[in-house]
Amino acid sequence: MVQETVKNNDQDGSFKRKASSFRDFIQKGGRFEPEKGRYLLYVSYACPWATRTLIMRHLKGLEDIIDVSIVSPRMGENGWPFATVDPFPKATADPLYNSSHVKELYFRADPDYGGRFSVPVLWDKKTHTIVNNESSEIIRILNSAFNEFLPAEKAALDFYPEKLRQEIDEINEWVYDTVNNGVYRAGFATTQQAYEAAVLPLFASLDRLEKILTGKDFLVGDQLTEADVRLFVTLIRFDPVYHGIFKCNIRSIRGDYPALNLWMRKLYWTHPSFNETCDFDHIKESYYWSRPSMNPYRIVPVGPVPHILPL
Ligand SMILES: N[C@@H](CCC(=O)N[C@@H](CS)C(=O)NCC(=O)O)C(=O)O
Repeated sequence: MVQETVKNNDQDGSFKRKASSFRDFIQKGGRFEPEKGRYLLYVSYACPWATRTLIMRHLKGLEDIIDVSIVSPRMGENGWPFATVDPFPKATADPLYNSSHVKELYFRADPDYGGRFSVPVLWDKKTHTIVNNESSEIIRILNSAFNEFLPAEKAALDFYPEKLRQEIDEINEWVYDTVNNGVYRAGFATTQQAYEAAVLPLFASLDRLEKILTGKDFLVGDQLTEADVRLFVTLIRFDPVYHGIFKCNIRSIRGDYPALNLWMRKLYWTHPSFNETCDFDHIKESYYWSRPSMNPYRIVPVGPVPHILPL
């Protein structure tokens, strides 16, 4: 991720995230048909984008339909490693090809691939290629493409309902720019000016979200939607990592945002989809280990204690 910092920074020191490259969908009659057992998600517990897909897989009850492989949290010179080359509790081997790094999957899908070797990756076992590596699209695929294999109550769950789409899209847009990606823009900035241009809007958006969530359990309407999933994965990492290594320290979630903190704690403590897909050891190890230029001795801070407050 340090290579990412250097490669993706403009001359003004600001971090520019590159677009994902594999953008297919799973649909009947398409190149990728919905099938039980055909697809596998390669993810990292450390990565907020990948964790969106794990939460959605769990919410929809897709555990028996889509497999998962978890990389080791220490992203080094060759990118994300599998447990075979860098063992870590709960990390796995690549069950399909025994790859040593995620990088090999990208080259298997496209020998001329020239982009980033990011997770999540939605992989097709049948044609040995990547269906999609953009989390915002993968969660939409999981939301509806496999409904025919699910029991009625799970098939009926819709986290991007027609009637709320406009509101969800609107909130997603500014939350992505200033919060989900805002923490990275603050953390990867290489000039004071670029850092401040990210960190100030980030906290302005947290203030705005605090108002939206005061007295409410969900961001949009009165039901859980993908907008909650997308915000949750950033907020759960906020005090444990972004506050420290990414210098997002104007305020903290637990100390200064009671409504955001309550919303996050309720999701975490009352929905297994949120807590079973969250691993603070992977999160902290990854952010503090993978960026030696930001943390040369790779010391992982002990706090905050606890990583998330009880309800
Ligand atoms: N737009 C992608 C971003 C995914 C992403 O940036 N993942 C990071 C980890 S948090 C990654 O794998 N980075 C590897 C690299 O840049 O080499 C998505 O939302 O799926």
